[in-house]
Amino acid sequence: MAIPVVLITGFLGSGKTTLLNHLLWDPEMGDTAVIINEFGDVAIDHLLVESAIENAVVLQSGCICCTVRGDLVDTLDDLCAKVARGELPPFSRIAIETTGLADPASLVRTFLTERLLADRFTLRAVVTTVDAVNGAVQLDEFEEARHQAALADVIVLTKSDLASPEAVASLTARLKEANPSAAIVPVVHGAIAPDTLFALVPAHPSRADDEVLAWLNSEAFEETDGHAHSHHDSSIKPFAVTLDRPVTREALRSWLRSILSLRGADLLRMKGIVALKGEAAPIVVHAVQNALYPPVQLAAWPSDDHTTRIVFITRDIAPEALRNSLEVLASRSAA
Ligand SMILES: Nc1nc2c(ncn2[C@@H]2O[C@H](COP(=O)(O)OP(=O)(O)OP(=O)(O)O)[C@@H](O)[C@H]2O)c(=O)[nH]1
Repeated sequence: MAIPVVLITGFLGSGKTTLLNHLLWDPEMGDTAVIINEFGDVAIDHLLVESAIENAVVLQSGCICCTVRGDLVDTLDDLCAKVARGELPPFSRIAIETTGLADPASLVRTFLTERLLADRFTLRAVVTTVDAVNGAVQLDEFEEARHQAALADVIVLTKSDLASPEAVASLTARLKEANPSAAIVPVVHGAIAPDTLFALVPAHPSRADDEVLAWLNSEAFEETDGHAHSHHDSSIKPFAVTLDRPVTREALRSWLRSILSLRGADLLRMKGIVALKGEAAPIVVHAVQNALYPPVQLAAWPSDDHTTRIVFITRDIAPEALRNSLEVLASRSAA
């Protein structure tokens, strides 16, 4: 069984350590190993993670999202070896706190493409902290902050005690617009129970039940449909595309290959449920930039609606371009 990994990301000072520290005090987190990635020579966050947790390790040599992929593999190996030797208690989950400037997309890609990791660990969720006081400015100014929000499965809105209710409401609306599928939860001083936080993570899309539809949440994307209401994030667009005809596996494979290789860098996130020609059940596809999660064949359709639905969060890709490419995919499949 692959060990689930949760990434905790968020802009500089947005409250990642505070959240992790609170979570670690909870007995429910007892079987979670923690990796803290610090950038620079002086590691201090792990001192701030002050609980007596035994299996916290610091990965200090650089930012895991860019330079120290090998170190991440080594650190995970080391954790597993220590458990095998009885030096650490066994764990059933890993939480990784990234640096504030990490692009979580690179980490997602590492987990999917690094063979040594992909076989043993499964990335379950990206949790992103967004600061209610400084978040709006950070989203305006830093692409890293926009990526962290766009990739989140759960957004923890921190410091709402310091912001006005109006500011909290307007930031929440903006985050919903940027990432319609993320759950958004206000948390003050990291005070949330692990079970409550992890319950917000959508279930793994491998089951033919309503949870797949909740995971896809295409209705929320259709409401937005690429029309960003604020001027801020206008280059980052969430939208949904539907297709009423099934496609062949071969055509789907080549469509995925071409969009990921040609536009992968601007494809922050893609999730979809696709009707396959001649098959009774659909396939679930899921990608972050040019990294494709292993597609999952469902046992049955989760509802009576057998339409192909794919949701995207993209940068500078017109919804029409993806709609057209899907039409081409469908007509190729009809031949
Ligand atoms: N008032 C208030 N302060 C908070 C809250 N969450 C975090 N803080 C404070 O914000 C500051 C930054 O929090 P950290 O948890 O260190 O943030 P971080 O994201 O780990 O920071 P970096 O590691 O520098 O990226 C600390 O002084 C925290 O005490 C909150 O909900 N309310």
